[in-house]
Amino acid sequence: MPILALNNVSKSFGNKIAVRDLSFSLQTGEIFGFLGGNGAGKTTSLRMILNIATPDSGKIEFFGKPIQPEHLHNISFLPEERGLYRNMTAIDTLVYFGRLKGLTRNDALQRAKSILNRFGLSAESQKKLTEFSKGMAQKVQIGIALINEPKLLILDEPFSGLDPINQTVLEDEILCAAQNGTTVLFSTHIMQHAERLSQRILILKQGETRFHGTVAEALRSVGNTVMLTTTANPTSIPGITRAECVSQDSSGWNRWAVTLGPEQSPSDLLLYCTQNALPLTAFEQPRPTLHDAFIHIAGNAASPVSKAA
Ligand SMILES: Nc1ncnc2c1ncn2[C@@H]1O[C@H](COP(=O)(O)OP(=O)(O)OP(=O)(O)O)[C@@H](O)[C@H]1O
Repeated sequence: MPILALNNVSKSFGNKIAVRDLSFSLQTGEIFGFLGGNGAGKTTSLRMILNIATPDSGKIEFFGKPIQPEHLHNISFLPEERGLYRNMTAIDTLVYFGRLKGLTRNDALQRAKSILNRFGLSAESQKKLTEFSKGMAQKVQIGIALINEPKLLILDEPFSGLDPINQTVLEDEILCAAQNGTTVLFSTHIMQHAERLSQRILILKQGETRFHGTVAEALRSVGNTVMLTTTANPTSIPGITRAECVSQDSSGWNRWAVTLGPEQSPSDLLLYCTQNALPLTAFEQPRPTLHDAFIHIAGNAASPVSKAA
Protein backbone atom coordinates (compact mmCIF):
# COMPACT_ATOMS: atom_id res chain seq x y z
CA MET A 1 0.00 0.00 0.00
CA PRO A 2 1.38 3.46 -0.84
CA ILE A 3 2.31 5.73 2.07
CA LEU A 4 0.63 8.63 0.32
CA ALA A 5 -1.74 8.65 -2.65
CA LEU A 6 -3.31 11.63 -4.43
CA ASN A 7 -6.13 11.09 -6.91
CA ASN A 8 -7.25 13.90 -9.20
CA VAL A 9 -6.69 16.63 -6.63
CA SER A 10 -7.63 20.16 -7.75
CA LYS A 11 -7.66 23.58 -6.09
CA SER A 12 -8.56 27.04 -7.36
CA PHE A 13 -8.27 30.49 -5.80
CA GLY A 14 -11.11 32.50 -7.35
CA ASN A 15 -10.71 32.10 -11.11
CA LYS A 16 -7.12 30.93 -10.78
CA ILE A 17 -6.60 27.17 -11.04
CA ALA A 18 -3.59 26.57 -8.77
CA VAL A 19 -3.57 22.74 -9.11
CA ARG A 20 -5.50 20.62 -11.58
CA ASP A 21 -6.10 16.85 -11.40
CA LEU A 22 -2.91 16.05 -9.52
CA SER A 23 -2.36 12.30 -9.06
CA PHE A 24 0.66 10.44 -7.73
CA SER A 25 1.56 7.96 -5.03
CA LEU A 26 4.66 7.34 -2.92
CA GLN A 27 6.15 4.03 -1.80
CA THR A 28 8.14 3.40 1.37
CA GLY A 29 11.69 4.74 1.29
CA GLU A 30 11.46 6.52 -2.04
CA ILE A 31 12.65 10.06 -2.70
CA PHE A 32 10.23 11.98 -4.89
CA GLY A 33 11.12 15.33 -6.45
CA PHE A 34 8.21 17.72 -6.80
CA LEU A 35 9.26 20.28 -9.38
CA GLY A 36 7.86 23.33 -11.10
CA GLY A 37 8.60 26.98 -11.75
CA ASN A 38 7.37 29.90 -9.66
CA GLY A 39 3.64 29.73 -9.10
CA ALA A 40 3.38 26.20 -10.58
CA GLY A 41 1.31 24.94 -7.62
CA LYS A 42 3.91 23.07 -5.52
CA THR A 43 3.26 24.77 -2.16
CA THR A 44 -0.50 24.63 -2.65
CA SER A 45 -0.23 20.87 -3.30
CA LEU A 46 1.96 20.28 -0.24
CA ARG A 47 -0.43 22.31 1.90
CA MET A 48 -3.34 20.19 0.69
CA ILE A 49 -1.42 16.98 1.45
CA LEU A 50 -0.92 18.26 5.01
CA ASN A 51 -4.57 19.29 5.38
CA ILE A 52 -3.56 22.95 5.80
CA ALA A 53 -5.54 23.74 2.62
CA THR A 54 -8.63 21.88 1.46
CA PRO A 55 -8.85 20.51 -2.09
CA ASP A 56 -11.88 21.53 -4.17
CA SER A 57 -12.02 17.97 -5.49
CA GLY A 58 -10.06 14.74 -5.48
CA LYS A 59 -8.80 12.40 -2.78
CA ILE A 60 -5.67 12.34 -0.59
CA GLU A 61 -4.91 9.24 1.49
CA PHE A 62 -2.19 8.21 3.94
CA PHE A 63 -1.77 4.47 4.30
CA GLY A 64 -5.10 4.05 2.47
CA LYS A 65 -7.10 6.45 4.69
CA PRO A 66 -7.88 10.18 4.76
CA ILE A 67 -5.39 12.02 6.98
CA GLN A 68 -6.04 11.41 10.71
CA PRO A 69 -4.58 13.27 13.72
CA GLU A 70 -2.55 10.15 14.63
CA HIS A 71 -0.78 10.29 11.25
CA LEU A 72 0.83 13.58 12.24
CA HIS A 73 3.39 11.89 14.51
CA ASN A 74 4.61 10.01 11.45
CA ILE A 75 4.76 13.00 9.10
CA SER A 76 7.14 15.94 9.19
CA PHE A 77 6.85 19.10 7.13
CA LEU A 78 9.40 21.81 6.44
CA PRO A 79 7.31 24.75 5.23
CA GLU A 80 8.58 27.27 2.69
CA GLU A 81 7.85 30.09 5.14
CA ARG A 82 10.17 29.36 8.05
CA GLY A 83 9.38 30.52 11.57
CA LEU A 84 10.75 29.57 15.00
CA TYR A 85 10.45 30.66 18.62
CA ARG A 86 13.48 32.91 18.48
CA ASN A 87 13.94 33.23 22.25
CA MET A 88 14.61 29.52 22.74
CA THR A 89 18.03 27.90 22.43
CA ALA A 90 18.73 25.55 19.53
CA ILE A 91 18.80 22.46 21.73
CA ASP A 92 15.63 23.41 23.63
CA THR A 93 13.83 24.08 20.36
CA LEU A 94 14.67 20.63 19.00
CA VAL A 95 13.82 18.88 22.27
CA TYR A 96 10.52 20.80 22.51
CA PHE A 97 9.43 19.72 19.03
CA GLY A 98 10.69 16.18 19.63
CA ARG A 99 8.48 16.00 22.74
CA LEU A 100 5.51 17.42 20.79
CA LYS A 101 6.03 14.62 18.28
CA GLY A 102 5.81 12.01 21.00
CA LEU A 103 9.47 11.35 21.93
CA THR A 104 10.59 10.85 25.52
CA ARG A 105 12.73 13.67 26.89
CA ASN A 106 15.83 11.51 26.81
CA ASP A 107 15.27 10.34 23.20
CA ALA A 108 14.52 13.91 22.11
CA LEU A 109 17.72 15.15 23.77
CA GLN A 110 19.92 12.43 22.23
CA ARG A 111 18.47 12.99 18.77
CA ALA A 112 18.72 16.79 19.13
CA LYS A 113 22.42 16.53 20.02
CA SER A 114 23.07 14.20 17.10
CA ILE A 115 21.26 16.51 14.64
CA LEU A 116 23.13 19.61 15.87
CA ASN A 117 26.38 17.70 15.51
CA ARG A 118 25.55 16.56 11.95
CA PHE A 119 24.68 20.14 10.96
CA GLY A 120 27.84 21.57 12.55
CA LEU A 121 25.90 23.44 15.26
CA SER A 122 27.09 21.64 18.43
CA ALA A 123 29.02 24.69 19.64
CA GLU A 124 25.90 26.84 19.23
CA SER A 125 23.48 24.41 20.89
CA GLN A 126 22.95 26.66 23.97
CA LYS A 127 22.62 29.88 21.97
CA LYS A 128 19.26 31.50 21.46
CA LEU A 129 17.95 31.47 17.90
CA THR A 130 17.93 35.29 17.90
CA GLU A 131 21.73 34.96 17.58
CA PHE A 132 21.46 32.58 14.61
CA SER A 133 21.94 33.51 10.95
CA LYS A 134 19.12 32.69 8.51
CA GLY A 135 20.89 29.56 7.28
CA MET A 136 21.67 28.37 10.82
CA ALA A 137 18.02 28.83 11.83
CA GLN A 138 17.00 26.92 8.73
CA LYS A 139 19.20 24.00 9.77
CA VAL A 140 17.42 23.95 13.14
CA GLN A 141 14.08 23.94 11.33
CA ILE A 142 15.22 21.02 9.16
CA GLY A 143 16.32 19.31 12.39
CA ILE A 144 12.77 19.72 13.73
CA ALA A 145 11.48 17.90 10.64
CA LEU A 146 13.98 15.07 11.14
CA ILE A 147 13.81 14.61 14.92
CA ASN A 148 10.88 12.18 15.00
CA GLU A 149 12.42 10.03 12.20
CA PRO A 150 9.10 10.32 10.35
CA LYS A 151 7.64 7.78 7.94
CA LEU A 152 6.93 10.65 5.53
CA LEU A 153 9.16 13.73 5.29
CA ILE A 154 7.78 16.62 3.24
CA LEU A 155 10.22 19.43 2.50
CA ASP A 156 9.21 22.62 0.68
CA GLU A 157 12.30 24.19 -0.91
CA PRO A 158 14.65 22.76 1.74
CA PHE A 159 17.87 23.82 -0.02
CA SER A 160 17.07 27.51 -0.44
CA GLY A 161 19.15 29.64 1.92
CA LEU A 162 21.77 26.93 2.60
CA ASP A 163 25.40 27.31 1.52
CA PRO A 164 26.87 24.59 -0.77
CA ILE A 165 28.42 22.66 2.13
CA ASN A 166 25.16 22.57 4.05
CA GLN A 167 23.27 21.67 0.86
CA THR A 168 25.49 18.59 0.69
CA VAL A 169 24.87 17.84 4.38
CA LEU A 170 21.13 18.04 3.70
CA GLU A 171 21.39 15.78 0.64
CA ASP A 172 23.18 13.21 2.82
CA GLU A 173 20.50 13.54 5.51
CA ILE A 174 17.76 12.93 2.93
CA LEU A 175 19.55 9.89 1.48
CA CYS A 176 20.21 8.51 4.95
CA ALA A 177 16.57 9.02 6.02
CA ALA A 178 15.37 7.20 2.87
CA GLN A 179 17.80 4.32 3.51
CA ASN A 180 16.23 4.00 6.95
CA GLY A 181 12.76 3.71 5.41
CA THR A 182 11.54 7.33 5.42
CA THR A 183 9.66 8.40 2.30
CA VAL A 184 10.77 11.86 1.18
CA LEU A 185 8.74 14.31 -0.89
CA PHE A 186 10.60 17.53 -1.61
CA SER A 187 10.09 20.55 -3.82
CA THR A 188 12.97 22.45 -5.34
CA HIS A 189 13.91 24.81 -8.12
CA ILE A 190 17.46 23.44 -8.13
CA MET A 191 17.51 20.60 -10.62
CA GLN A 192 20.92 19.26 -9.55
CA HIS A 193 19.47 18.27 -6.17
CA ALA A 194 16.46 16.63 -7.77
CA GLU A 195 18.68 14.77 -10.27
CA ARG A 196 21.03 13.46 -7.58
CA LEU A 197 18.35 12.50 -5.04
CA SER A 198 15.10 11.50 -6.73
CA GLN A 199 14.06 8.15 -8.06
CA ARG A 200 10.91 9.71 -9.54
CA ILE A 201 9.91 13.29 -10.21
CA LEU A 202 6.76 15.19 -11.08
CA ILE A 203 6.92 18.48 -13.00
CA LEU A 204 4.05 20.94 -12.63
CA LYS A 205 3.45 23.88 -14.91
CA GLN A 206 0.63 26.31 -14.10
CA GLY A 207 -1.02 23.65 -11.96
CA GLU A 208 -0.93 20.95 -14.66
CA THR A 209 1.21 17.81 -14.49
CA ARG A 210 3.64 18.05 -17.40
CA PHE A 211 5.77 15.04 -16.48
CA HIS A 212 5.60 12.17 -13.99
CA GLY A 213 8.20 9.44 -14.14
CA THR A 214 11.81 8.54 -13.45
CA VAL A 215 14.71 10.93 -13.84
CA ALA A 216 16.03 8.68 -16.66
CA GLU A 217 12.71 9.02 -18.51
CA ALA A 218 12.81 12.80 -18.09
CA LEU A 219 16.35 12.89 -19.52
CA ARG A 220 15.27 10.78 -22.50
CA SER A 221 12.45 13.23 -23.24
CA VAL A 222 15.02 15.90 -24.14
CA GLY A 223 15.89 13.93 -27.27
CA ASN A 224 19.28 13.65 -28.88
CA THR A 225 21.29 16.82 -29.04
CA VAL A 226 24.63 16.95 -30.83
CA MET A 227 27.10 19.84 -30.74
CA LEU A 228 28.76 20.49 -34.10
CA THR A 229 31.56 22.93 -34.88
CA THR A 230 31.40 23.60 -38.60
CA THR A 231 31.73 26.31 -41.24
CA ALA A 232 28.55 25.01 -42.88
CA ASN A 233 24.97 25.81 -41.94
CA PRO A 234 23.43 22.55 -40.67
CA THR A 235 19.80 23.74 -40.67
CA SER A 236 18.97 21.87 -43.87
CA ILE A 237 20.40 18.47 -42.85
CA PRO A 238 17.60 15.89 -43.14
CA GLY A 239 16.27 14.45 -39.85
CA ILE A 240 17.08 17.35 -37.55
CA THR A 241 14.26 19.18 -35.82
CA ARG A 242 16.19 22.16 -34.50
CA ALA A 243 19.58 23.78 -35.06
CA GLU A 244 20.77 26.74 -33.04
CA CYS A 245 24.07 28.54 -33.50
CA VAL A 246 25.33 28.88 -29.92
CA SER A 247 28.66 30.63 -30.64
CA GLN A 248 30.27 32.24 -33.64
CA ASP A 249 33.93 32.44 -34.56
CA SER A 250 35.45 35.17 -36.76
CA SER A 251 37.12 32.47 -38.88
CA GLY A 252 33.68 31.01 -39.68
CA TRP A 253 33.90 27.92 -37.42
CA ASN A 254 30.57 28.18 -35.61
CA ARG A 255 29.30 25.96 -32.80
CA TRP A 256 25.79 24.58 -33.30
CA ALA A 257 23.39 22.72 -31.02
CA VAL A 258 21.52 20.31 -33.28
CA THR A 259 18.46 18.37 -32.07
CA LEU A 260 17.74 15.12 -33.86
CA GLY A 261 14.28 13.78 -34.67
CA PRO A 262 13.11 10.52 -33.04
CA GLU A 263 14.18 8.43 -36.07
CA GLN A 264 17.66 9.95 -36.32
CA SER A 265 20.68 8.76 -34.31
CA PRO A 266 23.95 10.67 -33.78
CA SER A 267 25.74 8.03 -35.91
CA ASP A 268 23.30 8.72 -38.81
CA LEU A 269 24.21 12.40 -38.53
CA LEU A 270 27.94 11.69 -38.46
CA LEU A 271 27.58 9.44 -41.53
CA TYR A 272 25.68 12.19 -43.35
CA CYS A 273 28.37 14.73 -42.44
CA THR A 274 31.21 12.54 -43.74
CA GLN A 275 29.34 11.39 -46.88
CA ASN A 276 28.52 15.01 -47.72
CA ALA A 277 31.98 16.33 -46.82
CA LEU A 278 30.57 18.75 -44.24
CA PRO A 279 33.59 20.60 -42.77
CA LEU A 280 33.76 19.63 -39.07
CA THR A 281 36.24 20.23 -36.25
CA ALA A 282 34.05 18.93 -33.40
CA PHE A 283 31.19 16.45 -33.04
CA GLU A 284 30.08 16.00 -29.42
CA GLN A 285 27.08 14.37 -27.82
CA PRO A 286 26.56 16.05 -24.42
CA ARG A 287 24.58 14.12 -21.81
CA PRO A 288 21.40 16.07 -21.01
CA THR A 289 20.90 17.15 -17.42
CA LEU A 290 17.64 17.38 -15.48
CA HIS A 291 18.00 21.14 -15.88
CA ASP A 292 17.81 20.63 -19.69
CA ALA A 293 14.87 18.24 -19.27
CA PHE A 294 13.04 20.71 -17.00
CA ILE A 295 13.47 23.55 -19.51
CA HIS A 296 12.34 21.19 -22.29
CA ILE A 297 9.26 20.04 -20.35
CA ALA A 298 8.25 23.17 -18.43
CA GLY A 299 9.76 25.92 -20.58
CA ASN A 300 8.16 27.51 -23.59
CA ALA A 301 7.26 25.25 -26.50
CA ALA A 302 10.32 24.31 -28.57
CA SER A 303 10.86 26.71 -31.42
CA PRO A 304 11.33 25.40 -34.93
CA VAL A 305 14.69 25.16 -36.66
CA SER A 306 16.35 28.54 -36.20
CA LYS A 307 19.03 30.07 -38.36
CA ALA A 308 22.41 31.45 -37.38
CA ALA A 309 22.28 34.84 -35.72
N1 LIG B 1 -3.82 31.95 -0.73
C1 LIG B 1 -3.81 32.18 -2.05
N2 LIG B 1 -4.70 33.04 -2.60
C2 LIG B 1 -4.71 33.27 -3.94
N3 LIG B 1 -3.89 32.68 -4.81
C3 LIG B 1 -2.98 31.83 -4.31
C4 LIG B 1 -2.89 31.54 -2.92
N4 LIG B 1 -1.89 30.63 -2.74
C5 LIG B 1 -1.38 30.38 -3.97
N5 LIG B 1 -2.04 31.09 -4.91
C6 LIG B 1 -1.78 31.06 -6.36
O1 LIG B 1 -1.73 29.70 -6.75
C7 LIG B 1 -0.70 29.50 -7.71
C8 LIG B 1 0.26 28.44 -7.19
O2 LIG B 1 0.99 28.97 -6.10
P1 LIG B 1 2.00 28.10 -5.25
O3 LIG B 1 2.44 28.92 -4.08
O4 LIG B 1 1.38 26.78 -4.97
O5 LIG B 1 3.19 27.91 -6.29
P2 LIG B 1 4.66 27.32 -6.09
O6 LIG B 1 4.84 26.28 -7.17
O7 LIG B 1 4.87 26.86 -4.70
O8 LIG B 1 5.55 28.58 -6.45
P3 LIG B 1 7.03 29.07 -5.92
O9 LIG B 1 8.00 28.14 -6.52
O10 LIG B 1 7.10 30.45 -6.51
O11 LIG B 1 7.00 29.05 -4.42
C9 LIG B 1 -0.06 30.86 -7.95
O12 LIG B 1 -0.64 31.43 -9.10
C10 LIG B 1 -0.44 31.66 -6.71
O13 LIG B 1 -0.57 33.02 -7.02
